Amino acid sequence: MRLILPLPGNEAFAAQLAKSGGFELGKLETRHFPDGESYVRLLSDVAGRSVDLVCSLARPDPGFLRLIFAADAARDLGATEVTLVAPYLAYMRQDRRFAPGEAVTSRPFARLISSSFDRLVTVDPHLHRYPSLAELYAIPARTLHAAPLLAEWIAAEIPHPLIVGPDEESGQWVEAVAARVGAPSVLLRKIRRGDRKVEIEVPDLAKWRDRRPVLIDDIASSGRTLIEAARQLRHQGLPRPVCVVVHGLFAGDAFADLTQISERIVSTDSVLHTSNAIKLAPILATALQAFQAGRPGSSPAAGDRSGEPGQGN
Ligand SMILES: O=P(O)(O)OC[C@H]1O[C@@H](O)[C@H](O)[C@@H]1O
Repeated sequence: MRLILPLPGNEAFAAQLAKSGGFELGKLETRHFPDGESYVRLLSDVAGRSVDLVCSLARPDPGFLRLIFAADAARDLGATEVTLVAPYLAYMRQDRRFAPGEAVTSRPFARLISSSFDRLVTVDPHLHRYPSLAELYAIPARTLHAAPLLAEWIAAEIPHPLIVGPDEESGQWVEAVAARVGAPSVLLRKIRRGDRKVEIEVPDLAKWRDRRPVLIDDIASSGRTLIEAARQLRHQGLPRPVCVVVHGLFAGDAFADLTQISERIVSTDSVLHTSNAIKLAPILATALQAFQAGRPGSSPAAGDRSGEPGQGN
């Protein structure tokens, strides 16, 4: 039976994952020494086991070393395979050098993960200039997609929706969701001027004024993309939008500011947040069960896609 080991902050998600998949839930201990260095101890026996370390990688820097140490300890103590289950995968947006001298952080981050784990499983990584995780990661990387779950939630909760993408790159989710919900869709156009500054152009939406706009995006970070899109929809006389995101990072005042202009905001539980309404554990459990049964899937075949917006978008 697989052993699920949560890194701090991922305990509830890991418990759901273990329950969904019928896996054993283990424990590890971490703390800091007085000098600030990390201490990691595996409290479950990993020898001869397939071990899944569960760690959402939102705001990864403070906890990253203990994750690498935990993976190393699992291998050292005889685990047959060590998988990283990261519902949110970090450092995907700095995928090119936008200004001279910048570190293209997606690459060294992928190298570090690849050297510590045997496999990676994640949900909707921000693939923009990389066509698939196989371009970046040297280990088998399985990508799962949340669009069917977003569609299920919208179909159950929002009558008469208009599915809206805030930029062209969100088109993949928008099309997949609109087709499943059986609703019309529209894509707006975004120009990013800075980390917290975006402009959104909107076509004439007068004919959709009787529908509830549902804004869909992969990531909400500063929230500016969704806030600006919502503002433009309101200018056009549409009702307050519902915002549905895969990864709700909601930096600083993003959530409070977006709340001012939205009817409702929901996210998947890839990043722990009060907006979590869509559970990912069942699809991740199915992916882990497939590994166990020797049907691992591969990252390109699992549907990795290009065309999503980058950090610069
Ligand atoms: O506008 P914020 O919330 O900062 O950033 C999120 C946006 O930036 C893009 O990379 C994402 O795909 C999303 O559209």
